[in-house]
Amino acid sequence: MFNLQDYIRDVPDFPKPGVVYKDITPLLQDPEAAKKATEILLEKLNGLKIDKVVGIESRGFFFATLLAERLHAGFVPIRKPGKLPYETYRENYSLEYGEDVLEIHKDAIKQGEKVLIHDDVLATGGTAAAACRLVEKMGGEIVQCNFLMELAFLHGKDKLKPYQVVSLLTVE
Ligand SMILES: O=P(O)(O)OC[C@H]1O[C@H](OP(=O)(O)OP(=O)(O)O)[C@H](O)[C@@H]1O
Ligand SMILES: Nc1ncnc2[nH]cnc12
Repeated sequence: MFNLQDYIRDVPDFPKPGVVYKDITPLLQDPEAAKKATEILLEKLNGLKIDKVVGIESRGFFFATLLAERLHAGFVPIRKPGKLPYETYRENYSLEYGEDVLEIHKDAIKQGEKVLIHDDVLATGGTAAAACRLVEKMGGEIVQCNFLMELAFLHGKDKLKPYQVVSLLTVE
């Protein structure tokens, strides 16, 4: 039976002492496991229509692109500052190990488009909440936020209260 946990490696004290980093590269190396994780994320969308899948740099890009292709939806990158070449909207946010800014291209989401937000890990929720603010600023409708894994002890779901949140694995 497929168990996502078997494909996630814990790396203690990365990138800072005290943080147990959840490394998804073992999952990415195994095409059957990556396919299974994609299938389960798709099942949990229950056939909801999606126009754009928004992936958050950088680890969110891997499964966001797989999901977009399967959903016949567009893929939209949300990136760290200074990486996107065209005009952008920006949002500040904080995460488990620091502070940063996220950007999205101004023409990436059209008014009323149905959006799936995807990232690998939901930790404090700062990143995903900032992504949601960007999408809503542009008139997008957030249908679901999905993650491979949620670090429940950091209560990220609290920052995503108005949205449907799906995680394949919950770490207590
Ligand atoms: O819920 P939060 O506390 O906001 O943290 C979650 C975010 O942290 C990680 O990204 P990171 O900023 O480390 O960047 P990376 O994906 O480029 O490694 C992860 O991929 C999420 O995007
Ligand atoms: N512990 C963690 N492991 C991997 N990604 C993260 N993003 C925020 N916290 C993380």
